[in-house]
Amino acid sequence: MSSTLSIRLGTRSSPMAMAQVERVRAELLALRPELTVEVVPLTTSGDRWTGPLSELGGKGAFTKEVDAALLAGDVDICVHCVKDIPGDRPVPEGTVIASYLKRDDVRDAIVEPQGRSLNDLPPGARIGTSSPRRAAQLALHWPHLAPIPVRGNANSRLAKMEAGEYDALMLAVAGMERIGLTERISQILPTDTMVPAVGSGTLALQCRVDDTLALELADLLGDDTTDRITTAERAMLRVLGGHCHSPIAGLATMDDDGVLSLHGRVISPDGKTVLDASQRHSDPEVLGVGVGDELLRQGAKQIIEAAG
Ligand SMILES: NCc1[nH]cc(CCC(=O)O)c1CC(=O)O
Repeated sequence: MSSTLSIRLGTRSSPMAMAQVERVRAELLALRPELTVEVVPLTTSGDRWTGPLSELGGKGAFTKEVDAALLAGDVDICVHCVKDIPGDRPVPEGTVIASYLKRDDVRDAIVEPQGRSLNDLPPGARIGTSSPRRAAQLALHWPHLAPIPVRGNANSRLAKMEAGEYDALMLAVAGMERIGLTERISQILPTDTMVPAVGSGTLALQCRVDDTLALELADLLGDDTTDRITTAERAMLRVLGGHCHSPIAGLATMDDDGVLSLHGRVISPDGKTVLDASQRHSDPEVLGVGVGDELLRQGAKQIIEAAG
């Protein structure tokens, strides 16, 4: 067999995305030192656009060009944050999410220049976040604070805060770890207060359906537990029919006995209506559908539709 097997990894070009793809490259080379791994940074319309994301079609703006590069054969494996894969729009035909890497920290964090936590901030303090899930849970627990929209990658958000556009920022711990800025975190929010996004802290590998080498390599890197918890969370998201601007949260965990637990939450933007559902099951799909259905029975559809 020829000794030069090569594979091209596609990714967005932000510092966080580049760190993610470096993890994939390192894991691949650790398992298959004979591989030649090339990283191909792709710029998406979402990266170029500085206006509100909703005007670009939401999170799909970040995946469309990446999908096209994969289908065209310009890259062989794409690295995505599961959190950014729309729940209501599967990957395009001809491609597949081949595996999920072992999950990182799922929690959200506060970055505040003086190291203060949310309880110590004065009324009206401006908290930069564009996530309806974060804004709604902020309104629920810290009604004296003012969530305001922020765009751009994590590094540019931090720069805007330093320029005085926000008093604090809410960001994912996993993202801060990836760009090496955990020392900037002033508070980590517990998952029962700030329930994480579906797929938080999880990377997915997407391949062409007929690329046996890429599929084999993606499978080598995949983590079974993460696969099961992600399947449960995304089944719930699918049942709720939410899109990227829906105030939906969900966190699955696996107990020592291998049984999965899933806590789903839907919150109105003002934080005044909170729907919670928690179930346990050993089948991820059954669990996700069960929690999703329970939230629908509680009125989740009205909240999701009213939120826009
Ligand atoms: N929406 C952007 C995004 N997508 C994934 C992460 C962080 C890592 C993750 O949770 O997978 C972030 C940044 C953030 O939310 O602060």
